[in-house]
Amino acid sequence: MTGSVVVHSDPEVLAQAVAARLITRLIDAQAARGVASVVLTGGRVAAAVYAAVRDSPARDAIDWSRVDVWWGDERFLPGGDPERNETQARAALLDSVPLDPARMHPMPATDGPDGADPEAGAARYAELLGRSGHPQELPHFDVLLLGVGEDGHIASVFPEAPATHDRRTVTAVRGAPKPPPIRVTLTPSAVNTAEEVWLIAAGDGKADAVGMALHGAGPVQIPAAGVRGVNRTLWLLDEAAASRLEPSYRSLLR
Ligand SMILES: O=C1O[C@H](COP(=O)(O)O)[C@@H](O)[C@H](O)[C@H]1O
Repeated sequence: MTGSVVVHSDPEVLAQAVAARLITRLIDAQAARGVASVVLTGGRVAAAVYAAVRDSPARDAIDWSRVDVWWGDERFLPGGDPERNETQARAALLDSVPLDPARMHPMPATDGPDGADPEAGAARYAELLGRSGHPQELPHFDVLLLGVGEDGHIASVFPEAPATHDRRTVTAVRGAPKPPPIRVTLTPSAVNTAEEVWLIAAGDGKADAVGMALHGAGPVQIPAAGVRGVNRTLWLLDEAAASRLEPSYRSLLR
């Protein structure tokens, strides 16, 4: 097993606990570095976490004007489409806090400068991420959030897909098994540059993927299995998502 596992009783407690953890992480990063940087994910559990941050009085302890916001993946759709991860994060949290628009870095949309060309959009995002002309040199990510798909995907890196072994930082995805088929995603090598990576999963539908990832599956078969934060890899689960873990994990219930 690599990483730590924390199990919460149900999805609501999980969302509240992850929100509390995220607020603290951003406060600590700002205390240490002056700024904080977060990479957002999409999906149901992420939306619940963002809403819990929004509704927490402690959110005002973060200086939102000094938070850099990036995305780990995006569904390649027009800006404002309700299925875009950006749209969902804005509705749940980002539109409710005083972020600096210059520090918000959404992934490309089909009505952006590259139109409906996801490869060009991915290259543009890689350029935005890359610093000083070094495309492989990424910004410091204090915390990178990931949902976990029923099939073990993370971001838009799906099992057996070319993105599982793409050496670039950002890549286009075509033919994703989950709609929409066209996406843009950080690759596993980019994900693994984050100081902390938190994998968040709720519900019985995620139990097989979580069990396989933590019990020896390979990263091509189960992309979640290949995730490693530089300093910390944290699995934040509800009881249902943790239900296929070996009995020794049961003691981790919080
Ligand atoms: O399509 C996506 O799905 C995953 C997981 O979403 P969930 O609703 O099953 O929690 C998400 O992490 C990813 O960012 C998103 O694009």
